[in-house]
Amino acid sequence: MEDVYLAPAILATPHCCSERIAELQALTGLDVIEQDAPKYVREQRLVLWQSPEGLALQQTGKKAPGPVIVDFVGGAVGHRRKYGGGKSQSIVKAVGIADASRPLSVLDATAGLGRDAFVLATMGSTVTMVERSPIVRALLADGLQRAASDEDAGSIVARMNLLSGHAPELMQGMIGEGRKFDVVYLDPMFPHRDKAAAVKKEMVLFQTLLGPDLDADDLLSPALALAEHRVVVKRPKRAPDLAEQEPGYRLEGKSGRFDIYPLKRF
Ligand SMILES: C[S@@+](CC[C@H](N)C(=O)[O-])C[C@H]1O[C@@H](n2cnc3c(N)ncnc32)[C@H](O)[C@@H]1O
Repeated sequence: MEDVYLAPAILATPHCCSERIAELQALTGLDVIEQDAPKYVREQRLVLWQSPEGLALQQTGKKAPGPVIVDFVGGAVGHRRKYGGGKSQSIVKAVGIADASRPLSVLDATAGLGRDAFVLATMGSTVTMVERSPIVRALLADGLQRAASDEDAGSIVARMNLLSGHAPELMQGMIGEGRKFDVVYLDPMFPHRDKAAAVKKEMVLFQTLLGPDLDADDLLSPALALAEHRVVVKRPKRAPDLAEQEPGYRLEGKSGRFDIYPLKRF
């Protein structure tokens, strides 16, 4: 699949109030287009819009996939929260939650839509998340806010804290302050070329919105300095090692793997 860049914009729909549009504009810096704007303005765009279910990112056009909304209450993530495999989940094993006798502090330096962070928070970890894309951050913040008032998900998202910025810089600042996290977790975007890796609509949309994280290698060195016990890197199956640094060991899955850089035993 070729990476195509589609100019994103906020779509003002009749049921969304002007205060929310102004808030989204301040958060993302995007232009606003009206729903009745000429077709050439609306076609082939990525639009951020306030749907009744939550803040949504969607590609316009008849064949485009449905909206991406962060939902920690229902949907696939909510289902996984209720019926997921607990300690047997590969991310949980990779981070070492099963080995530790206490809840862990995790820095998720590439938060995205917060799915991985939510799984870790469900297992009791406190997760500090960093996301540099204002659009992705707005989607994630919206999901966290809606989940906060849910009876089950509320106590989980209370353990998740979202920071904005460029993760290597933020990590350097934290190192300077003498801070440590048990685990630093990294899942940068990789340039997907094969269909199997691009099946998830979120990932297709992410590729369109963000492209690959070409500076991903810069994440590893500060992560290794900030983590007390290990750094975990999520990679597609055949991707090269991050920063060409071989991990201590790998947990291989069907479509991807976790590279683990162990530092100190739990
Ligand atoms: C593949 S997605 C992460 C998906 C995430 N693990 C999840 O479960 O939803 C990668 C995200 O990391 C963010 N990112 C990449 N490099 C970053 C950096 N240096 N600082 C902050 N965010 C970064 C990207 O903007 C993107 O949203």
